[in-house]
Amino acid sequence: MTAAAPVREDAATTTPALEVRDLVVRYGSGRKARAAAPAIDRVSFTVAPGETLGLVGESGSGKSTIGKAILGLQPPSEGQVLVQGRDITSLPLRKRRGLAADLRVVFQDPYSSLNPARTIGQTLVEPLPRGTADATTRARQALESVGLPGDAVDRYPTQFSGGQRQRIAIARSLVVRPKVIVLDEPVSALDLSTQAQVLNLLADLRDEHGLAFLFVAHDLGVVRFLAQRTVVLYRGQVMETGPVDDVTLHPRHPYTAALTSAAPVPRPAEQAARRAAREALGIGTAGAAAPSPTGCPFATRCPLATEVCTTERPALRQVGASLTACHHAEELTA
Ligand SMILES: Nc1ncnc2c1ncn2[C@@H]1O[C@H](COP(=O)(O)OP(=O)(O)OP(=O)(O)O)[C@@H](O)[C@H]1O
Repeated sequence: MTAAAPVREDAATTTPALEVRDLVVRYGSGRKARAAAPAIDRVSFTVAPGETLGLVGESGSGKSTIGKAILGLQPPSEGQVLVQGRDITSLPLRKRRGLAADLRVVFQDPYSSLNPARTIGQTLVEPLPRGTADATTRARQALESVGLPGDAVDRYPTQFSGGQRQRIAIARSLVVRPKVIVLDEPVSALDLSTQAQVLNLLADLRDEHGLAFLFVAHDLGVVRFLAQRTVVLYRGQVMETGPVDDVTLHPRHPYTAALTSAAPVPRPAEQAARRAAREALGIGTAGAAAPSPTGCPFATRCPLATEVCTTERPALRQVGASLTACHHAEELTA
């Protein structure tokens, strides 16, 4: 695998391909739901054309909920979602489908995301507006762009391996020539060598077409390969965000440090060193007591926590190259 490509220098000055502003998502309705901690609590980020933003966090941190809010599958309680500068927050799903050309998704499981009763060609033309004259040609081109033969249009999903099916799912998202693709754990169901091939393919497609990717993943190693920047989520809040190498190599939040040391690495010696570092930090992975709603959500699991952490929610602030929401960031020597 090669390293993530640098973002073009003009990226910061162009309209973001995707912007999430102060997003809040509460599940359920009624007084009880309003009183509960939101699943997503004031999350903001942007993704520039040609950029990949990693969205990482352990299970239940809210990654899928953010993806669903962007795709219109879960209405935000507050905040906005903008695609290419256009506010799509309150567009009904039906109208959002009209935006298919801008915003697409690739899901984790290439086995359940393709209908086994339809040919690959039928699946690929499905996102195109009815009556698109060159639909089959576009389906063939999309297949070729993911390294599969154009005549795969006549075959069925069962005739393909997991990695090939994920290529087909990527081709389906490309057929409408989107600007933004939400990649929801796109390689976690694949074996390691297939993961590398699909990640390389995604990097090539992004660079060739200037695509913006929101890359949702548990695995920081995978995120580091494809993303230029990353957002680290915990209990629906941003703990840290910044350039992916800074966040992974010099974490400025104890939660990121825990995630980094938990991420699998290919070298056993490095893995053992990380495990030792994690143990030295004393950060557990098991569920801890529910945090105080007024303080840092990580306080009940954090070895650096002091009283202020339970009374004052830390705001994101610049430390090194990253923004971190930790009162004790300076105490972390990573
Ligand atoms: N439909 C739902 N109704 C109520 N609560 C939900 C629902 N979906 C998710 N949640 C809650 O929202 C929070 C965030 O869940 P979410 O699935 O977004 O996390 P995640 O980081 O994507 O986890 P995973 O990696 O396991 O998919 C969790 O506390 C979860 O229990």
